[in-house]
Amino acid sequence: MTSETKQDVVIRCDAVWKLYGEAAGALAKGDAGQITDEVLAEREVIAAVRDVSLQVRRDEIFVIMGLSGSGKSTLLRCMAGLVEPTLGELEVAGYDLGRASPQKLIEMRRHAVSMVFQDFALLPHLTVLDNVAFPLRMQGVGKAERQKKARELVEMVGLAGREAYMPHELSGGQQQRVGIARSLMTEPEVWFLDEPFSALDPLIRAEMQSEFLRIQGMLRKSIVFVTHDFEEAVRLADRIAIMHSGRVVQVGTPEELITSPADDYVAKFTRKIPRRQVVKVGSVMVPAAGAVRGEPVKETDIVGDVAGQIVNADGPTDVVDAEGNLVGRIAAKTVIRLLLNEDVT
Ligand SMILES: Nc1ncnc2c1ncn2[C@@H]1O[C@H](COP(=O)(O)OP(=O)(O)OP(=O)(O)O)[C@@H](O)[C@H]1O
Repeated sequence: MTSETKQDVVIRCDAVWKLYGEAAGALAKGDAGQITDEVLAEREVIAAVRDVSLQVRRDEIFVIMGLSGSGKSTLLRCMAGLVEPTLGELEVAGYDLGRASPQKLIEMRRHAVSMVFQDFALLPHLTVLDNVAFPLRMQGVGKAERQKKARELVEMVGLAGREAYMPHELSGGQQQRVGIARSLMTEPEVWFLDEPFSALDPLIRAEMQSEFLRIQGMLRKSIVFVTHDFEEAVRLADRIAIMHSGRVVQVGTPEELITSPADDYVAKFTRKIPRRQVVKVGSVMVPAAGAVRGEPVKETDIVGDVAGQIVNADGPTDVVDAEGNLVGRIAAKTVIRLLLNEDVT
């Protein structure tokens, strides 16, 4: 793995724990290596987050995925500065959360990070426009300026014309669009979303996922997104961290998780996802060099997206890199095996 420079990383979690229970403080004073399942049970302490070390890269969508109670929200809240970790180090957008003064932490929460919640958390007595403008009102920004910016964001999330509506006059999906617009008012460096689409019905949910990807395409934020839905994680993520009982059991791209799950727990989620939807051409091609012949595919193409072209070609299809140089060839047989969901990596 390449070593990442400070520039590439916006969140650094180093051996972070969050313990709940009366004995949590006493346990934290000892050696973290001594905090075993037996000790936790005996002292009636819950380890919501256990010894998590990971890094979130600039401009990526980093998804935290796991079953209910696995610790996703607690980890996200630690990163957002809303919950104080019991042990470990956390650096977010250049702020060292363990050492920052209360003043600095407020500054971070106001300017560097923002959050979207599952239940939308809109202010019921304010219009759409005033809800969106609210974070800048809190910062003392004048009415004309904050409303101008709020109008732009309302338009970006597809609610132009509904500025004067009250939250109760909107559907769930529309309310979440308001939540999204509001969270972007302060131009956060890191954008946290905690199950933002879980309260929506499946069709609206799919639509909101597309919207979210469209917005990310425009804004390129560093994003931490929590979900318990693996399909949603695969659809949205650059990388996914899988949590189980407070631990992060694997971090990888959707393709890495699906082709090489670290254990049975991860494999159980991945089984439902067809390989063709995540495996890239570059992962299954045979390396080659020389001149490009015929219509090539790119090494970064998802196999399922170019399967028709490869299967219908007379021979193996050439594969090129971003510069158009030949890097490999892929045979119809490989694609057909992938379409049958066989392991060809
Ligand atoms: N304030 C708290 N006090 C005590 N226990 C807590 C507290 N917050 C969370 N926990 C416990 O920590 C564990 C992890 O909770 P958390 O909410 O982070 O999980 P989650 O994966 O986000 O679950 P869900 O998907 O249901 O929201 C759970 O066992 C939960 O009961």
